[in-house]
Amino acid sequence: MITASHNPVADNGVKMVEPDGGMLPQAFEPVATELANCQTDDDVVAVLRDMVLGQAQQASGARRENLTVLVGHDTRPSAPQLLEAALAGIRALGVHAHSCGCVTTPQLHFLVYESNHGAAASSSEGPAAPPLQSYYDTILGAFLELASPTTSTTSTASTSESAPMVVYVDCANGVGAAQLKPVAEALAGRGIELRLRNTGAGGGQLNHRCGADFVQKDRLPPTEWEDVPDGARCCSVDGDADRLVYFSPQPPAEAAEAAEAKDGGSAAAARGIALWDGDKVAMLAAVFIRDLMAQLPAGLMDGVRVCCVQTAYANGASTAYLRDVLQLPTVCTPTGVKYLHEAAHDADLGIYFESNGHGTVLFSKGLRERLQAAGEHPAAKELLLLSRLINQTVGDAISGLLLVELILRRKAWTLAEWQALYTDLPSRQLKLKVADRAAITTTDAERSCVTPPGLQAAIDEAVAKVPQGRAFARPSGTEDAVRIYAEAATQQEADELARTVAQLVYDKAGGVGPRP
Ligand SMILES: CC(=O)N[C@H]1[C@@H](OP(=O)(O)O)O[C@H](CO)[C@@H](O)[C@@H]1O
Ligand SMILES: [Mg+2]
Repeated sequence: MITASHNPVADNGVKMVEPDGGMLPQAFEPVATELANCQTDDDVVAVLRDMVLGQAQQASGARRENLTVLVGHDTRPSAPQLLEAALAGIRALGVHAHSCGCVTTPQLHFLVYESNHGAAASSSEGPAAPPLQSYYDTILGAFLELASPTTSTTSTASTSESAPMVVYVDCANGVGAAQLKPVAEALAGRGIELRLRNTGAGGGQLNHRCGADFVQKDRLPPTEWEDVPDGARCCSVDGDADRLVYFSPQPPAEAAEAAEAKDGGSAAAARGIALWDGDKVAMLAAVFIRDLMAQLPAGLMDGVRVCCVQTAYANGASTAYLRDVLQLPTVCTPTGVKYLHEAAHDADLGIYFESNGHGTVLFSKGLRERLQAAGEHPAAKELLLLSRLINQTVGDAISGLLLVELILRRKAWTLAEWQALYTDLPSRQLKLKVADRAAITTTDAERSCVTPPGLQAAIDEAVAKVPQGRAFARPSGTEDAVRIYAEAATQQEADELARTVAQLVYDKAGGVGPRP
């Protein structure tokens, strides 16, 4: 997949999809790093020959001509040129190359999975790519069945006669714009009106002051939002549509109050937002799935392992809600979807979302077989439909949007009722430059520092003084910086705790520049 996701339009990148639709295996990361760092074309050939092709040849032998690589790309202006180069490179290796065109990253994951495991895999004689329609048939088909009142086992809001539910969708001027059109058409008949904005048609720039990353990090409405009323239901996807957050514009006064509560700082008179991030999406999914599980025939879930996977960045209030209210087991992994996905995959039903909006819900084969065996039982049928509605290969903003809209409709909940599930603890994130961030090593899913010596003991001491305090420091995996996170009972305490931890890191791990 040729995309640099939520990053600025000038950035380029590539995401790799495994034959089973999964993400790049961690064992391949050193090879990818080596390839990316090649200085000349000859170096590329050498790395491919020594590290990649030797193994591939052994694995697939004479069947190389039967292999196909599917390629997708985002809306960046660089895409046509990079696509051409990718197709030429793949063909030079003696395998088929097929362009799937401008698709979302999760759609490409789905198509790769389908081409190896779906109906097309067994029926096709040669290398083929399944049509993109199979993606819509699967997820939209499941949505329409689940949203239809006849299969409903929980309360259903009557929408047929009432005004449509309007959802403003910020497409980040990315691939989501085109790929959400068929979704908007299908939902229009079901009382949900998706109003697509930042579609690229108005000349807006990819991910520039728009998209899920901007909305979640800057806590501002995206560009082209001036005429969207305060309190409206809005969501935002990123440039390759694998992240989703919900938000609602707030009038300047409320935004200032919220900023005061959140940042304890200067109350700007600008319009702000209320945010429903990945934690909130995960909790909404967990509530709905738990309701359905409770309706299953006795014994069906015996021995089935259900878990919700979070990182240290998940707000402590969401973790407490999972533990105390939903009574679902939680697992904490290091930052990065590859770790969350792996942990969710280990369970029979694994719910994972990063706060930034990337995540999904995975159903094991064993669980799906059990649900199938329950025949026409309504809750079992609905859980099976959910496993079709939710992209099983990777986090997917389109599938996530359908999931959220389905649950809100079925529960007849407003955004406010969703927000009221639990109240986030005030938190603060900071980042800090140090001479060498590798000097900081961590354990316990990055929640505890091992080196430099004495740092963790000092952090523990600072945390112990703060009511409901929690804090950690970890080296970023994507930036040359150390990230600090703190939460506490009040915003002021969270801010002070974050600052104290930043000072400790600065002093003990070789801080650079002015001391925080
Ligand atoms: C705190 C934070 O937002 N971390 C992000 C960021 O990782 P860092 O290792 O923190 O730089 O980029 C990752 C890739 O996009 C994303 O998965 C993760 O959630
Ligand atoms: Mg993305």
